Amino acid sequence: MAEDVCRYDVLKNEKYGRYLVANKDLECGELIFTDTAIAVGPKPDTPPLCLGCYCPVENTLCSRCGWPVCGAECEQSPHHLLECDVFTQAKERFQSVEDWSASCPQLDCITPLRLFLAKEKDPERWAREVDAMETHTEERQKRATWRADQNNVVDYLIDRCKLGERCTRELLTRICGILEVNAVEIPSRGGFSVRAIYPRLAIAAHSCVPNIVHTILQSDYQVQIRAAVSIKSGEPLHLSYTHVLSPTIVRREHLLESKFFSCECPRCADPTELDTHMSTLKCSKCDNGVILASNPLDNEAPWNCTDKKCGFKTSSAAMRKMLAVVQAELDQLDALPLGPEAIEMREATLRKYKSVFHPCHSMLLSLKHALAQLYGRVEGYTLDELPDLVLERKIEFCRLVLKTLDVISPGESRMRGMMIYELHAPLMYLARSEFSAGLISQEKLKERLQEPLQCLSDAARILGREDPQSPEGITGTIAHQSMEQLKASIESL
Ligand SMILES: C[S@@+](CC[C@H](N)C(=O)[O-])C[C@H]1O[C@@H](n2cnc3c(N)ncnc32)[C@H](O)[C@@H]1O
Repeated sequence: MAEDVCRYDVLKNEKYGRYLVANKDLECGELIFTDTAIAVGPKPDTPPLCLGCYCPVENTLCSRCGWPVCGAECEQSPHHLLECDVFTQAKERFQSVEDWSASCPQLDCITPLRLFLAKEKDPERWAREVDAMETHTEERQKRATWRADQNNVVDYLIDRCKLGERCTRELLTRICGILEVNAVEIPSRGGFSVRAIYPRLAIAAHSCVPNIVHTILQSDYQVQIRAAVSIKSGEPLHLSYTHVLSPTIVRREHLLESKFFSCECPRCADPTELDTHMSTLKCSKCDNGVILASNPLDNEAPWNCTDKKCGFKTSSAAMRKMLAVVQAELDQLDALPLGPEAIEMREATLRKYKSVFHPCHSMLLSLKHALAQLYGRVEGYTLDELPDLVLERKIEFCRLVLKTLDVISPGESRMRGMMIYELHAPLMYLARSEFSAGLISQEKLKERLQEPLQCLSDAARILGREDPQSPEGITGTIAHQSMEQLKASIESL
């Protein structure tokens, strides 16, 4: 891409504050811009991690400042060097912890300190790119995190790290706000997820149906922003700040809690979530209707059965409570090791909630999304071992997720790339199994292998944009190789 062609404008309105708008027609997959992080570092509540590469550490400390790093190379990491001077000069060492896997508030000061040091180092970039960022100070003052920020960041850096001569409490307080409102969570080389501030990406407004996607390059944490679909000149560029597979109540609560606004996008405003039914429940009182929010933009509005004669009603509070209980169960499933139990327990949970949720409800969809990835990868459930019926089940789950993504995250996203990759294998195995059993002719087999070939080609294209070292980037490379092999195998038929 020619870097000097700017593909977006920055506009401002009442609803979003500043936001990005395409200033030319963009093609699906087109690189719109790249951005360099002004600061990268630990999220609040992270366990001790290496301040160079962000891998887990236990009792390995920097020989100069005494803060966690994994080894000599990370002591010299540019990410760590600046704060290393601050801690060394102040003789402020990391206080050893008993449990190295528990969250550690001592690290809460690191990313704000790095953002402050970035301001000192490049005040012009700060004035140009960071100064205008939103901080939602009034709303944040009412939160428990405000007190924690004052103690763990502002007081600590001014009083203990002796930064009082270089900056003010007001500036550090503002930096905490800039981070809370504008930072994005990114994967790190070391394995922990961390946070980063990308000044240009941070201007993009949120929508629960995003039209742009971002990819992090792990070597230098650069971000690439691409069009997920074709975008017309003049259309806003929308990123999703939250998890696209969550139901409306959960997404809106998360956005209000973490980004301080009530989302009113078309998906949130529609009780059926644009006919995906990701928030829809079955009615326990009748067979004719389903349960939907009477007004999804009003957190207190009741949920009603759509069959007027049934008249079943429940409160939004009861709905929130129920979703929290089920989500806690799903979180426990996510903590299971990769093994047959990971499949069997999810299938049991699907059965348990089958009569409660619409089959496309977010909770069931998340289970089906996980199962679509697990079938074929787990001991006792490898692709060779799966009976045709289970191959069909994997296909059904992949297709359901892809059909839902068509609506809530249209176009070329990482999740779509990974799901299309998952879809190719059972399609291929099923076609071959039917051919071996004499159920289809060789001509028919050739025809049936066209769909998995297309899946591999799409997955290779979409995931080829990811960092080659990331799990998605590695899958992209495998998809490309498998596509070449499948092409050759079809030609030899
Ligand atoms: C990362 S910032 C985006 C840039 C910000 N508008 C600015 O001018 O710096 C996130 C903030 O933008 C606003 N915002 C983003 N998307 C929004 C949306 N869909 N509806 C309402 N406000 C939104 C909210 O104030 C939110 O806290």
